[in-house]
Amino acid sequence: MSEPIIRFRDVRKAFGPKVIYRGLNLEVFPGETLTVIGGSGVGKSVMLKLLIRLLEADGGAITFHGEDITQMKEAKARLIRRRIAMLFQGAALFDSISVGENVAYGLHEHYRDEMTETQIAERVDWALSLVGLPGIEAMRPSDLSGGMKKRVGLARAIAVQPEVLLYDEPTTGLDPINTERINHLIRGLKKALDVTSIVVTHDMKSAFTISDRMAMVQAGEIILSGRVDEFQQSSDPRVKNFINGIAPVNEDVETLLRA
Ligand SMILES: Nc1ncnc2c1ncn2[C@@H]1O[C@H](COP(=O)(O)OP(=O)(O)OP(=O)(O)O)[C@@H](O)[C@H]1O
Repeated sequence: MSEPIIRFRDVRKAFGPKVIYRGLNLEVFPGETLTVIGGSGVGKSVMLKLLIRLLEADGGAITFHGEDITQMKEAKARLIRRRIAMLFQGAALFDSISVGENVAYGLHEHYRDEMTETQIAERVDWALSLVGLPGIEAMRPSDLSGGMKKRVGLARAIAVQPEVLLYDEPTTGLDPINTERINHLIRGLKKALDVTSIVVTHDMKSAFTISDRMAMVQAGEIILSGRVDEFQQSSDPRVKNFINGIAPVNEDVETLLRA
């Protein structure tokens, strides 16, 4: 197997007394799609945010091509954000600007000195075409359906031609047809752009369709990482119950209130 492109090693993260990761260990290999699953609030989004330094780790190392991101100065971390792009939960488009300006956002932020306005416009057209929405630059996000918003968010993420794409719940809130469209896009972009992807999802059907490998987070660590068939055949009750959507029979109201 090749060297991992990303490696989390003994990463620790807490918010005050609330421990999210007591020791996160995970490797991501070039060109693969790795899906991260786990219950609500276990820290899946936090993992993605640690990787692009939107959050700082309390300890451990997170390497990208062997370089420790946690030790980088902010200027260098910004360069990493050109290479690792994120599709945020809910697409996070700016309603006050057009679709084209939204898609160009990362290009203006990271390539202002390197790309002309014409090159940026061409790149925006390229990105919107790849997600199946060519020519909608002049529209406003408020005019788009939920599925289209997600695809525009994805166009914004791929416009910078990243090496790594992070998807935070890309299909949440979508109907089954739009969900399948996004799954299809995730698979298609992997092939077209040769990109490495980490996908956080609650949707097991999506996870099984798009993943080369999966990882499950629980109680501050990864309890299983492996191929889809290894997940489907796992005898670990925590994994089995989660992927089959079975709540523990002895769960009481206090536990539910904490969830
Ligand atoms: N900036 C922050 N400050 C304080 N607490 C935070 C912050 N970001 C996340 N948390 C907390 O960390 C925990 C993990 O959050 P995270 O968003 O990673 O969960 P998740 O596994 O992605 O959940 P979900 O599937 O519900 O989106 C939550 O309890 C959340 O409230």
